[in-house]
Amino acid sequence: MYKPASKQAWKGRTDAHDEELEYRWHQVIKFLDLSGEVPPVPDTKIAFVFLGFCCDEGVRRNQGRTGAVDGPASLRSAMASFAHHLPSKVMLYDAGDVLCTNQNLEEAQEQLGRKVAVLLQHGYRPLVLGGGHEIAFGHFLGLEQATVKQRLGILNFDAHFDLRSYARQSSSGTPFLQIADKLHEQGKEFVYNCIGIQQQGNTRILFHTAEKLQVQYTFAEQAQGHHTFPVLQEQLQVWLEQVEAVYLTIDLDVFSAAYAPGVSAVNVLGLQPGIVLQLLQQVAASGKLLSLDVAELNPAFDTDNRTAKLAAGLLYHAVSEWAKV
Ligand SMILES: N=CN[C@@H](CCC(=O)O)C(=O)O
Ligand SMILES: [Mn+2]
Ligand SMILES: [Mn+2]
Repeated sequence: MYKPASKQAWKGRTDAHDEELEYRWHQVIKFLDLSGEVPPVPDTKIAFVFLGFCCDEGVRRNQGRTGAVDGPASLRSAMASFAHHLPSKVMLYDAGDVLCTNQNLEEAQEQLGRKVAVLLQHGYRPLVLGGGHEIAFGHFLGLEQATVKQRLGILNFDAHFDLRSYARQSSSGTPFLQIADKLHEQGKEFVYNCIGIQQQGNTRILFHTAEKLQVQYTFAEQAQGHHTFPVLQEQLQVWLEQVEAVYLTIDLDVFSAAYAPGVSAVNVLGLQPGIVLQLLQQVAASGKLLSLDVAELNPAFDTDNRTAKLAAGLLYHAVSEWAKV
């Protein structure tokens, strides 16, 4: 259920072996084995850690196109050759992959939750690589332990609410209802903001559930074009002020198929990357970001690794901005 990181996963262009100014991410990444003791981050350091969630069992159960199980490998490969511009106090780690075996989604989610909780306890900043959007429930299981006394806000860039009923079974379409129910059982609030919603991609019952749970949402049409930036930034600022910690999750099907063909549910009328990038940077700069993930990368349907490179680019900018706070 867990595979430690391997240097083999980080192969990239090498310009120089001994000149730091020419280094790329594959030359600076360190490895963290989560099967044993995890060393705490020294006070002087900021440590980002990639953790893969090799799972598309939720997508399969949700009648989607499987393949997201290979998302983490494709993301590492897309990040490996990034030029290294981070200050020396910032460290990058790879902590390997949580695997879903024998279609045991629930066990994989619990395992992911345990790993995320350990990383947060020791001062790491998790960047979780999906995997189908069932990653969100596992990720939350780790986050809830770190936010017992905090008001957690969940920000989801997604064409879909993922608030389906899980009465029969959980899937990639159910994580946020699972989270809502879990928070409510503990007498806590479910503060959920979705940006990029497509009306034609969500049935009426999902809109009813969203209303009932007081979900804040923005339709994709309201986030198209540069003139929408100021309004969206203002709305996000107001939302950020209401929460104490943020879990940010990016479902790559929020983007137009021109940018993100490699997903299960392709979305022709989706967002352009620039708008998501700006909002992502705003969240990273807020000082409230606790953890983030990217979900639904399906390399089997990708073109020229376009979707992987988009997701990797978003991670690059998230790290750069988050490293400043
Ligand atoms: N992760 C969620 N996926 C969408 C899939 C929609 C579709 O396949 O069209 C959902 O359940 O709503
Ligand atoms: Mn989606
Ligand atoms: Mn989703």
